[in-house]
Amino acid sequence: FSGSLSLEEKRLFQYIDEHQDEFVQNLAEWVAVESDSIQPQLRGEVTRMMKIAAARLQDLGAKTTLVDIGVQQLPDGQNISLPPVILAKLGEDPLKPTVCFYGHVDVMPAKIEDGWKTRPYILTEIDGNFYGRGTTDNKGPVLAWINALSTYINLNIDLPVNIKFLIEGMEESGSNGLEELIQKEKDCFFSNVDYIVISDNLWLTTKKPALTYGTRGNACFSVEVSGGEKDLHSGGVGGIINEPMSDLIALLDSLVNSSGCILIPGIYDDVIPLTEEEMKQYEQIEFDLQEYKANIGVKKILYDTKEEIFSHLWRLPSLSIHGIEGAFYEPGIKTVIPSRVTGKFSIRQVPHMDLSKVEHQVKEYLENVFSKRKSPNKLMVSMQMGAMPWVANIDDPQYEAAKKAIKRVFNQDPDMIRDGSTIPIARMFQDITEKSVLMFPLGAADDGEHSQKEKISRSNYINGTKVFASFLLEISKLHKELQKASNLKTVT
Ligand SMILES: NCC(=O)N[C@@H](Cc1c[nH]cn1)C(=O)O
Ligand SMILES: [Zn+2]
Ligand SMILES: [Zn+2]
Repeated sequence: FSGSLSLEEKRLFQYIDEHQDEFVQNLAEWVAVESDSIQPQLRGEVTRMMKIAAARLQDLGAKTTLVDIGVQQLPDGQNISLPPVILAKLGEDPLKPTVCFYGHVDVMPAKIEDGWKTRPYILTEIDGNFYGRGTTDNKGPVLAWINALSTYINLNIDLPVNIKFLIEGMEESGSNGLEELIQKEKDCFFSNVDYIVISDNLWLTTKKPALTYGTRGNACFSVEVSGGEKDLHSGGVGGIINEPMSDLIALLDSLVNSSGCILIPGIYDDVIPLTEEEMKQYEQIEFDLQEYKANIGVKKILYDTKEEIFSHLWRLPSLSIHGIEGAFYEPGIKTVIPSRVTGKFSIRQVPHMDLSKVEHQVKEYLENVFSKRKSPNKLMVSMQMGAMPWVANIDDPQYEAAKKAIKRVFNQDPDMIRDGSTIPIARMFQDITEKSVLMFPLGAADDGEHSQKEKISRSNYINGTKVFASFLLEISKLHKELQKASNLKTVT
């Protein structure tokens, strides 16, 4: 640890070390819930996960509400309930700052057949890493925050801040229903919030902590091509009709080239150029390309310099193709011509791209590509979800408090980074509540969020708990300094 720890911190850190197996057990219990928000048939499990998380907060003494946010209309038109959102609060001392922590307890799909070496919903410790779906994205960080609070409470150390929680169960699906809730609670639940903290990204390396000052948005599309009313025998009919799958593959292949360049006309028009200030941020980051490739498990990256890599990861759009529905995907070859196939892809959004403009560009382009094929099949393109990018003011004092907390636990300054992934609520918080938002990643670059090897290391989970405990002390000190300075200003 850096510098002399206060007596409080020594007690807090010692307790966290001594109770780490309890914290691990908590994580195992949460990981065991298949709270996958992408597959509708698992919606009941997501709702069950919300109730488990709410009960954990209630055990801490938090006033907790599970807010009904209505229904989700699925692409096939049926409606299913959205999982309730947790709004919780602990402490209402007007002399203390109020920190609102946001997290999500839904996860991406995971099946052992995807190539998992361990059971995805059974927390498995191997060589100091906890493997399982949701360990790093986002159940581990949410629990690290709760563990930090429980440490204060169990040690009878007065919480230095008032705490609020917003925990959702639809982040991986685009945070359906959340914007309306934030609008509704803007002048109620959020009225006394001073700081918002989100811990839903990763470091840039495995050894050096980071703080995140930007994320990309995302626009998810489906492109459906349909032919006759049933699948056809590829021998009995193959060779004399326009096959929907051939049309779809041509459409998907027209979106992006082998250098990762998006081929949709106008898609880069509104992207803001690299600024001097942003370039200076990149120059301060130590970056080892070989280490980074090993961490993400790839042999080749499209660019060689960190400036190009950071730019393409953080401030330029990217297009990824995710899958195809409607065609036989199990092992083996089913010799049919599928009658209806749906391709799924997404385009990461950066400032100042406009979601409705992107939607129009995508639809116009794909209709144009399709028309050139002179196919009698039917094309339907729709944008399933759109989330905006978020960029913070890196001079926001909350980042200073976080840097001090990191220094006390890791004895080093963090990298200041952006992230290519999306946290839909970040921009909603910024635009609707106008509160300061800090992204405080806990996981390491090799945690494999969304992959078959998702994990969080014991050290990041436990040290992350310590960092959050220390952050509460630092943000409380900072808030007092800011208040003193503003009082002085009003007097002079
Ligand atoms: N850890 C954040 C995260 O993984 N967010 C998802 C959210 C999303 C974007 N499009 C659909 N869901 C991400 O993929 O970035
Ligand atoms: Zn995720
Ligand atoms: Zn996440």
